[in-house]
Amino acid sequence: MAIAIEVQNLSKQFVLRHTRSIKEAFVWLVKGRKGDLSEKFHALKGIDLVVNQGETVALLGLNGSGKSTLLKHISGVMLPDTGSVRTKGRVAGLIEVGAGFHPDLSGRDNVYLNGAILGMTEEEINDRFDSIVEFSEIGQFIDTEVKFYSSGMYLRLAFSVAVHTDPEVFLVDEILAVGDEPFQKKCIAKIKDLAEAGKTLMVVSHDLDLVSKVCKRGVVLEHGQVVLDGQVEAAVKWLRNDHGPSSDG
Ligand SMILES: Nc1ncnc2c1ncn2[C@@H]1O[C@H](COP(=O)(O)OP(=O)(O)OP(=O)(O)O)[C@@H](O)[C@H]1O
Repeated sequence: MAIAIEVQNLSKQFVLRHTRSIKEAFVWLVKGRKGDLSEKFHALKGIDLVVNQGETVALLGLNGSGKSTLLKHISGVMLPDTGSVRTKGRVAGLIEVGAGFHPDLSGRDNVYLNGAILGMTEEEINDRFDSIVEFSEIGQFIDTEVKFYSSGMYLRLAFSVAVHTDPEVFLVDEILAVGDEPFQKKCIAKIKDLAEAGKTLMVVSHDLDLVSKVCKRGVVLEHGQVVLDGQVEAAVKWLRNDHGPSSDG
């Protein structure tokens, strides 16, 4: 089976504290600039993950375990310190509401901007424009500058553009949470359609019932490492009953 996502030995560090007191900086200088002045921590540590085409994967874990950071690496908006990420085909999705949108442009212009960022040609966007607007239900607000949109309206337009790019790999972060219930249902139905059409799916969510319905495979992260990779039911059970090394002895 063809590989859609291949993550190899991926590590990412973030700086914990950016500012230093003059005293700290002085001591550091006097000591000959030895060591690293900035404290860092590993958000992802040596992640290895292979996802085949057509797989539906739930990326699970407690707050701060590294799920969004991993998804950002797969989408290409973040680069690893070490290791590599390879994806096959067009990758689209919803990682952050408003990413790839310009606040001073109208919804209409942003459809073209975001569509282009996601790899659509102008002709493709022209052909799909009405369908994008219809799915988003933005209606008359399509010519309003998006800085005046509510977070739900942002989500609607961003989700609609993303699914209309006809992606091979679709990534969704918790983001659906800002949509109202009818729109969430519509998005979930659309995500299921993509899965049934053989697209590769990676979903980050704390809604364990939802991911159980949408995904077959579950990958659990803990402190930036994969601690479980198996059937989604096993991942959900692990999180609900035994999460954390301390609780399973
Ligand atoms: N740009 C950044 N700069 C510094 N630290 C960051 C940055 N992005 C993420 N982090 C840190 O990396 C860790 C992992 O964050 P991440 O958002 O990936 O977690 P998550 O598993 O998605 O959490 P949640 O379930 O709360 O959304 C956190 O401790 C977070 O503070």
